[in-house]
Amino acid sequence: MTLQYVTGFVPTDDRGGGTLQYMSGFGNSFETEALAGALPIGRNSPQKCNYGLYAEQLSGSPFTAPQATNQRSWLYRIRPSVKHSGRYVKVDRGLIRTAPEARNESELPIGQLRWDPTPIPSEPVTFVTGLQTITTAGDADTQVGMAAHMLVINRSMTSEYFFNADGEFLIVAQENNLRFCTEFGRIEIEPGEICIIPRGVVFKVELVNGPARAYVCENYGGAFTVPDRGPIGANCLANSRDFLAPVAAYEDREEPSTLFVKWGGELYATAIGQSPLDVVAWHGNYYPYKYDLRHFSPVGPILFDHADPSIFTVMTAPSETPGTANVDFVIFPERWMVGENTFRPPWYHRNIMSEFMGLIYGVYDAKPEGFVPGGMSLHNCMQSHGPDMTAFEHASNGEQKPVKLTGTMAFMFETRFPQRLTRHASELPTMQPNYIDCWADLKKHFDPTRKAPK
Ligand SMILES: O=C(O)Cc1cc(O)ccc1O
Ligand SMILES: [Fe+2]
Repeated sequence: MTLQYVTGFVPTDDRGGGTLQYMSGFGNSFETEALAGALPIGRNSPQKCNYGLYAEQLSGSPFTAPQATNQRSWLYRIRPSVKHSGRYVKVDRGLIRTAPEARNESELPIGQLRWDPTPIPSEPVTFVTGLQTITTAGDADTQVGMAAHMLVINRSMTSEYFFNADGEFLIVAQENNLRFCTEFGRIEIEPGEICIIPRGVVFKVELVNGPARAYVCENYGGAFTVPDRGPIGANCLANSRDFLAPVAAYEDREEPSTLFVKWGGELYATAIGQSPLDVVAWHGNYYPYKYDLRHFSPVGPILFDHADPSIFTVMTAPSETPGTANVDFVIFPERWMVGENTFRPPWYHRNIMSEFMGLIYGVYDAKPEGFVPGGMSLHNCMQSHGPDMTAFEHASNGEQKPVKLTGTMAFMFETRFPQRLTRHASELPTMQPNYIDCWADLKKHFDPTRKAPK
């Protein structure tokens, strides 16, 4: 067996430790080569490529997509990807579900839902077997909608690789780091960071510092992008330079391996004789990337009132209807609360969009109790929700001096489509049967003779 790590990775030990290098920018066309001269100059497909490499295009959008959404990359690899494929067999997809499949799975009536953290099991689970679908929305076949998954991993993938033809993955690290070894190079994330793996990109996931938990949004629609800032201008929110793409790194590894493929909601496997991560150089604008959520510069009301959470949109996957996202990824990061004569936490509300929430670390201001790091909540289309009793009392009576919410990072996958619960999610022992009691003690304060102080 020959195993070679080239560039993008500066080893510090012989057990995979080291420092990864990245290229900065959002939506850029990048070029990177692990061997000098591996990229053809001035053309994509010369008659012969340097080093005996094969040229291959990976198209993430239709060839004819408008320039702003046209995505493709050219990969210069040891073998064309058709050699990393073979006769597929259908294999057990475990707890993975794909829309519209979960539509009739849950027997639960409608209602607000919350779960404690999903435990990391003792039996071996990798990225593929550790994916547990919680909700699905829309229809993957029509490239509309999304799924929310919990991910628990206690084993690195070694000679196992995976790609998803059904959608793009947005992975939110929650406990411990994840290292994504991809066709495009290596990306490592820690809690507070996210990684986006576009549809079709082959990768494996390794553990770095112990068993890991993460949240995963699978976007069946058009690719995630950064939102327009409108009057905010050219800066703040997620800045382009903070998005990081990997530099080319390849494995020249001849060893019996398995490629798993999620396609049409099924899981397939094919035996291959080598690592498919054999891309020596690439260029283009379709590639995996990472982003550190702590680099998000929040903008909000600096005199009074609580703005819509769309001000905290990190990434949006638009639909054909303007302003109506297939899915938004929104965060609730550390920030100052300064509103005067303002009820500062989220208001009570009902929403046409469906809200799946997770907590990476810290305390979420609307739910100081019961919503814990690694847990999740679901407030579906038009399901009433808002601050729990403790948050309401505190926010209605506290002194309104500037307060900094520190050490906190919650997030929301918010989709225009109802999120259907999987049977697995509906039967999870971590579900909190008494969640709705967090609003039980909200009292009637109505008094037609009493006005609030100015
Ligand atoms: O429900 C939630 O906690 C998420 C949320 C936060 C906010 O500040 C405004 C609206 C909203 O849905
Ligand atoms: Fe909400």
